[in-house]
Amino acid sequence: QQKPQVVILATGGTIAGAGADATNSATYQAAKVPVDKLIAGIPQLNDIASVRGEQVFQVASESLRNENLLTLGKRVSDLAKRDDVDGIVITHGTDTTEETAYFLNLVVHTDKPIVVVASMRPGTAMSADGTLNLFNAVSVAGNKESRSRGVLVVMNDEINSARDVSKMINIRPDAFKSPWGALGMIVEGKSYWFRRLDKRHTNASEFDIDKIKSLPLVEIAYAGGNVNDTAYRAFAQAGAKAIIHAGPGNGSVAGSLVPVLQDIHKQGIQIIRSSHVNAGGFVLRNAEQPDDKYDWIVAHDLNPQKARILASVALATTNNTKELQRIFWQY
Ligand SMILES: NC(=O)CC[C@H](N)C(=O)O
Repeated sequence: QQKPQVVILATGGTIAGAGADATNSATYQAAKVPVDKLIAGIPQLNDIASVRGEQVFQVASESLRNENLLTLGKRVSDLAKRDDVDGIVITHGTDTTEETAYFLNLVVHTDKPIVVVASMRPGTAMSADGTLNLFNAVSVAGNKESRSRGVLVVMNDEINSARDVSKMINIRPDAFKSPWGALGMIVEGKSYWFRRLDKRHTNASEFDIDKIKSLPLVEIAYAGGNVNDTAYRAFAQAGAKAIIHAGPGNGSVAGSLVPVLQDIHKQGIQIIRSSHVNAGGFVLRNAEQPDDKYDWIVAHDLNPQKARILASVALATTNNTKELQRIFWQY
């Protein structure tokens, strides 16, 4: 039987990081080791797949911009169309893994496995997690059972949906969790699946990376007690097409901010209420704020950074509030 053909697209992050000493698990430079060296460091990959690497970027993921997302998405889409590619792995920094993975989940039309992988410790550290994470990611990407499940994030023996997963802690290898649970586990290179993502993704998505030329500006305003209108007004002034209101609780809006958001929406800017609750916000429409009356949008259970991604992708095709709200329920 022929081995599955897996392409590893490398973008940087700690999984390509290097520190001065083996005790440096948190003090190191991200995005240092080239993809060929990462692959050469895991000869066991050859047992499970025919692997080749491509260096797309070499950056810490907090520096990735929308242009980078488009470049990466188009490359993934091109590769996914090829007969000699069975699955794609993307090595990434953990800081924005949840954003890039969700973006790909929304815009790449394929049923082939796309797996984003990262690590919390550089390869030079004791108990480095990148080697096993990458081995597991290649195994998931090369497996036909992984097809049609949307983009996946593999780390710390878990397979999570790109849509749900989020970085929950920045100092331990079990950094990534989904508020609704993992899709599966991977043990000694074998996948065990438990559930499927019910939201629209990849082949069932109305968004297509091959047609997206640019992403409109969407900004996030962090709200809580004592927040004034400075950030909202500045974002509007700078040309944002939508502002994600990252509110406490149910995406709550302080009484003093309600007229500010109303005023900004009158200028044609979409207001999207999201929640910065840590382990999974869930914003209910018309519960504490009359969203219908104000013509605001709620981000459903998407955290502010994921809401920004979906809003950017959606606004590239529509500026209709009802359509945008439908999209937030469906994706
Ligand atoms: N663990 C990590 O990958 C974090 C390193 C870096 N800040 C990045 O996101 O690329």
